[in-house]
Amino acid sequence: MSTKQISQLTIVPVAGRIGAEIKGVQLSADLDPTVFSEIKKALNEYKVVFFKGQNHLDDASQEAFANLFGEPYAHPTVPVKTNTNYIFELDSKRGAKANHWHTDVTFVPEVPKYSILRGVTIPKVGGDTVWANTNAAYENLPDGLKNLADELWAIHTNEFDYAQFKRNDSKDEASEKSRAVFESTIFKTRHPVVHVHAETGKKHLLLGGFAGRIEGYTTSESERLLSIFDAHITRLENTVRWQWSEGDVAIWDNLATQHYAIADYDEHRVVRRVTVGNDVPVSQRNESSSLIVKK
Ligand SMILES: O=C(O)CCC(=O)C(=O)O
Ligand SMILES: [Fe+2]
Repeated sequence: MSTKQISQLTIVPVAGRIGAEIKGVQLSADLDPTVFSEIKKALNEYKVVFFKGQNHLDDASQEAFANLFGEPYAHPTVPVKTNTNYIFELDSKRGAKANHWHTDVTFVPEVPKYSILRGVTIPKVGGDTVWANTNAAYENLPDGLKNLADELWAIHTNEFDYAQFKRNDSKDEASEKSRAVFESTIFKTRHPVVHVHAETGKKHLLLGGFAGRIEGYTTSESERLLSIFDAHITRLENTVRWQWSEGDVAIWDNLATQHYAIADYDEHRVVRRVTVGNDVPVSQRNESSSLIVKK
């Protein structure tokens, strides 16, 4: 991957298999259509793109810009930030730390297409975010595991598995509260473990933190199968790590990636996200994901 210059816009890859910084662009709802289409192309190629120094953006202009990528996606359980239309805020003081590998909102069949995240309050050190390329993860599997993954379906849910986190029984009230809101309605959805991307036609592993069970396997077999695929997805070769400054914006192709927000800081950290568009994933046999439980 090499640096490319298109009109005033420069695309600089940040890692070998995923991630590029786009320079020379001021993000807004009035973006030049050719610049916008270069950003979309870069997203298909690099899966996550970064823009530094977008300090002119506020909540409203972030929302207006995000609308260029599709219809706003309302989170199924978490209310929007006060005085905004679609902003999902992750405030470390409210216990919102996404320090687990996941694709956003895979516990419902309609998975957001793009997430647009703005760094609002960033610690002096720590609080980086890491993304993994789930197409590279699939392509680098040995053939036997590709064939296995091709046939599997996984159950994704937003129901917290307390047994899995037994050690984490501290009385962190902020985290407990944010979890209760997150789980105010429980969803269970079956997704193919390998889905064909609607825009690129490429195959991607679709797993992450909300995937709990593999259909047709016991809990312990599921755990072992998931750990094999998870280890491939999060191999460092498939990842890019972004060190935030306030005003940075990251846009990712949610159905081509997983991400992990590293919780290695004590200072206050606030990031604000708008998710737009949605796709119901399809397997290579053209079978769609479906909702199993909503309660
Ligand atoms: O805090 C971050 O950097 C990312 C949080 C996250 O998972 C998200 O915005 O979807
Ligand atoms: Fe996320």
